[in-house]
Amino acid sequence: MTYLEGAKDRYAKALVDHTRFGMREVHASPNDHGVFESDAFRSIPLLRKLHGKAIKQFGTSGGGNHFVEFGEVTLTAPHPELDLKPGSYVGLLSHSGSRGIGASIAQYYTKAAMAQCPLPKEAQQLAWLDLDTHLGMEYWIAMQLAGEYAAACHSDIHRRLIRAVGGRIMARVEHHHNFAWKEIHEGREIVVHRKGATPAGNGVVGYIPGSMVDKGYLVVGRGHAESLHSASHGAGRMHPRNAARRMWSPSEMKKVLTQHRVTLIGGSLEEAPMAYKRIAEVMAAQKELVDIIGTFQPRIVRMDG
Ligand SMILES: Nc1nc2c(ncn2[C@@H]2O[C@H](COP(=O)(O)O)[C@@H](O)[C@H]2O)c(=O)[nH]1
Ligand SMILES: [Mn+2]
Repeated sequence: MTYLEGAKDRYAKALVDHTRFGMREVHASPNDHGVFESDAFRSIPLLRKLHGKAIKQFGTSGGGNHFVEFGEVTLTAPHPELDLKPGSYVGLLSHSGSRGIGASIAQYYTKAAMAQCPLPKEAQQLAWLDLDTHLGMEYWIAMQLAGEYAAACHSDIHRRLIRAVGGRIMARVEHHHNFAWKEIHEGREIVVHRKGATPAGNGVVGYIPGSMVDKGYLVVGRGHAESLHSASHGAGRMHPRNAARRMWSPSEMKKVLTQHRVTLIGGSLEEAPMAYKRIAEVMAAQKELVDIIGTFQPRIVRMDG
């Protein structure tokens, strides 16, 4: 039995008491954070309206595939950014985004782009904003703020849980996906939108999750030019949500969780681990993009529901 399995009740209680999931749940007293002082919240009218909502939802996770979980980290190779010796550690992994404010920003500027792009109806979702226009610049700033807000939410989630279970943070790894970056490739500045992908520039430390039962991988990017310094952001789904609901029963899902010694709090059949691709195959397919320096095996997983 591992340390986390022995201390399961305490860690599970911390997840129940100190995380909030779904559309409505919020913390009784949201913490403050520097991100709320950002100029963008004052200077962009849409963000001014979203400031209160951002504070209210701070440190919460959404529904669907958002999760917060404790697991076992095995570091196999040292890395200067991590300042950790190879060995075993307790890990805390969270997956969520910029909550309601990100969705409102995307909706608002997509509508604005559609209004000014003369595209046929079936292609309207491809409407764009020129980044050299006022609206385009505004969107870029708002999207960056949404990214900073999401990162701040993760640190709040981690801060609350570390306070609840004790201990200290020895190393932290951030992994962004479904976001856009301005980068130089082949001497040209371009916008790289990594949808279902994550940065994997040379020496960049990242994390690629598997599922709630499969281990994920701590990786270092190899800066592969043809992938625009990117790698897969996770195993990814093999079956869509509605198919997953039909394919398995709750008792089949429970059996898989028990086999892998994983405790799930909340969750649904839509997020059954069997609905995801096998991460080992995904990692084998992207050997040229990243080197593996460790793993994270989920043990206690909290989701909405
Ligand atoms: N450690 C866990 N990983 C999970 C879980 N559910 C899904 N996943 C993996 O994360 C990515 C998230 O990507 P997204 O595109 O759905 O945002 C997904 O591809 C899976 O590989 C989980 O409960 N725990
Ligand atoms: Mn995601």
